[in-house]
Amino acid sequence: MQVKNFGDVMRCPTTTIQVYRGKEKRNTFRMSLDSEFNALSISKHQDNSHILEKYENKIEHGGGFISGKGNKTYKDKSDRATVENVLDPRTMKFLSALTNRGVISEFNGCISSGKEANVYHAFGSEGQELAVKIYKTSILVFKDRERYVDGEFRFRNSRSQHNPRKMIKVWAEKEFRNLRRIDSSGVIPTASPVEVKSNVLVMKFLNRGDGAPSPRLKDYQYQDELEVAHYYYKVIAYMRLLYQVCRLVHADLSEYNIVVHQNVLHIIDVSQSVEPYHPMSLDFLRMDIKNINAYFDKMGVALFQERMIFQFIIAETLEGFQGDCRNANDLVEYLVEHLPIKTITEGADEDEIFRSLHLVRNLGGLEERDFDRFTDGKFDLLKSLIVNDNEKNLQRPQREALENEEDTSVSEDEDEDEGEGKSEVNSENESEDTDESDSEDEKSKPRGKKFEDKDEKKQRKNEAKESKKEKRKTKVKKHVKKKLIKKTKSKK
Ligand SMILES: Nc1ncnc2c1ncn2[C@@H]1O[C@H](COP(=O)(O)OP(=O)(O)OP(=O)(O)O)[C@@H](O)[C@H]1O
Ligand SMILES: [Mg+2]
Repeated sequence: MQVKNFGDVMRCPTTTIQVYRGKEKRNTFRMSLDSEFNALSISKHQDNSHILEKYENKIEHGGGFISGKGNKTYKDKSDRATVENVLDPRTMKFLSALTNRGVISEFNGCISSGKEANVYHAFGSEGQELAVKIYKTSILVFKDRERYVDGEFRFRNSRSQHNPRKMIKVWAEKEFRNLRRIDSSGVIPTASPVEVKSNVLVMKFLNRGDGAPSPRLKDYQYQDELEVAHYYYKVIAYMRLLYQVCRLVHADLSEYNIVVHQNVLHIIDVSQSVEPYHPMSLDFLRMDIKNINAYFDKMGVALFQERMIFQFIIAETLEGFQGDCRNANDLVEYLVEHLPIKTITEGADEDEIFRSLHLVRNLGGLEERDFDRFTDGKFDLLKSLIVNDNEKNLQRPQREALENEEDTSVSEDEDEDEGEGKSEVNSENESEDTDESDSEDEKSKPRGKKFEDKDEKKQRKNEAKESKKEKRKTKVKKHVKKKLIKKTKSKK
């Protein structure tokens, strides 16, 4: 196989990726690509051709990889052989499909190679610049990801959570949907999504202007202290908009996932973002706030208390706020005026306490340990965290507000999984009862406890018993709860 540069043709066992579409386009693109590549120094340093050559023998064979030791055919191995842990034959196939559909016309160098995904530069059929994020198909790094998908209404029918390859697909689709939701809200700049196909996500490329990607906040050269502070406030305003308007908690927000593009902050990397009703959403939000404060602390900004930021984000209404609740600048103005700056001594202690809190949405969710810890003088802190006024957070997504997202579902092609089943992610449009049965078999079974098999019944009862036992461990005793409610009322 002849593998030249990414600007040429790449072959894999099942398919050939024609990076250029048509000869005329080839010449125009070739010229623009040459100049882009000269400017795009990252691509030059990360030219992947040597890697392709190294693994060429593994990904070239159509029939299977023949081991040197015997005649055994390890078809699976060759099928899974990857370049940079990303470009395995299946992924090549998806790239090829995207090329055939005219989404990608040219696939270039690697912008970023992380532990979970690689991001590549590409051109679209109109010559527009694209970023192609390819999730790694290696199994290990996705181990702890289930907790972000578990508990998500949108992924309730995701039966593939124990199959890493399918899990990655769910993951890419999750990022696509989240990007689309943020983008269509119009309140937070992001990398607009273009397409998703299995583990390949295509989005707009945020270009610095000279071919290189716009810098992450971490690498950004601030003009002065004022700019640093301004960006701090902006990030907090965006966290509120993300929560209140887009109904999302980022869950991995840091200086690494914010890009400064044309002097505007862009929020990226939202594959792990969850909706507010996710059981861990408040914990993720608290973690985001901690990360953001830690970064801006290093940058020398006078910080707000983490608890104050938390409340600013989750409170449905802001006392005395007169501006446009979808406008980041109005929110920045409000928070600069209303949120107290953290003092060195008290602020640090309060942040510590805040981080150790078990976050609850209402009194029913309180645990005894919280009560014990905070009745002595610190009760106020706990009370203020109970989000009584934010009942909608307990409900399923606000469909009307998110209509745009529902309109178009993620692209699904029958050939994607080679008959392994349809997309693992259900569209949010689907009726809620779709998750009641997964197969035809189950559908035909009579329902209800009356028709239950003896063993099944026994198992169900045992499970219920166990779960009750678990619940009892953390249950707040009635008299404690009463005392707590009484105290809350008397403090008002
Ligand atoms: N649309 C884009 N335009 C320009 N650069 C981008 C774009 N998307 C991602 N990048 C660059 O690629 C980097 C990695 O992207 P991203 O944060 O989405 O991946 P990741 O999930 O963090 O990968 P990992 O965690 O494995 O490093 C970003 O920090 C950014 O520099
Ligand atoms: Mg990232």
